Amino acid sequence: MANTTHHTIVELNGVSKTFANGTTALSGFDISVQRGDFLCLLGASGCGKSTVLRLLADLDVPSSGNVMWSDTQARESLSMVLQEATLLPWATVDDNVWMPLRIKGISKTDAASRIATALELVGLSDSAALYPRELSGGMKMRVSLARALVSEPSVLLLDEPFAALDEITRFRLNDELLTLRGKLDCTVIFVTHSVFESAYLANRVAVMDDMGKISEEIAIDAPYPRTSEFRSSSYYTKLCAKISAALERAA
Ligand SMILES: Nc1ncnc2c1ncn2[C@@H]1O[C@H](COP(=O)(O)OP(=O)(O)OP(=O)(O)O)[C@@H](O)[C@H]1O
Repeated sequence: MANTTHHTIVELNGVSKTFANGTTALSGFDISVQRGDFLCLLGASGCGKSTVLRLLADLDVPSSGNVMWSDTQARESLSMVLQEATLLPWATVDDNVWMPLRIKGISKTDAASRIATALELVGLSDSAALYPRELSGGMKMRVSLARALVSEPSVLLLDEPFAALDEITRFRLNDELLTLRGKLDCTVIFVTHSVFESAYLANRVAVMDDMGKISEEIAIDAPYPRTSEFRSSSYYTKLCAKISAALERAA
């Protein structure tokens, strides 16, 4: 689903972030996110990708510049998925998924249908009573996704969610994420190191340099849903080469 509405939901303008120890993570970072975007932030380790997500999620504040939400509903309806699934080991799958609603004071009975829907979306309806130790890495990440989806977010921030998984599982979860995003109609901001993953998922790839800003942005003009045919197309191959070259220039 390519973005056609050009409705800006959030802009980062001239954002810099320097931590107390003097490390500068971002400097002159600008981006405008449109409703319906699948934006991939791509860059070398330490270039500031996670810092961008933390600023968007209000987990940190910029040292200078602005994070301007023009869509306050989107800001209030934001979920984040981290690289580690970070599940509570003593809680079952459905209790883990319930957690964001529980924090809001919603009882498990009242949350039941939303928990069931989230688990169904990630294909884990039959695993609701299992504990994290009984799950594979891919299943744990699905639970983490379900936990993010249970609040029905309109913006989903994902910080290298599949980096620790084997390639086949990663491909499968990439496909599932695109399907979910089609069903939920949410805006996705996805951090990755992987050129191949960004080219497969995104409608926009923003390449970050080591100075903590965007050096190039590449638009991907391929319709959703994307399939293994897209992955083996010459367009995809050329796209990966283009993004790789941009990443090399950024370094
Ligand atoms: N709380 C903090 N205090 C000090 N320095 C920090 C803090 N958080 C991040 N940094 C530093 O800021 C820089 C950017 O970190 P960030 O985690 O945003 O990078 P990243 O691109 O997401 O890295 P990776 O791909 O390895 O996860 C790094 O040099 C990091 O060490």
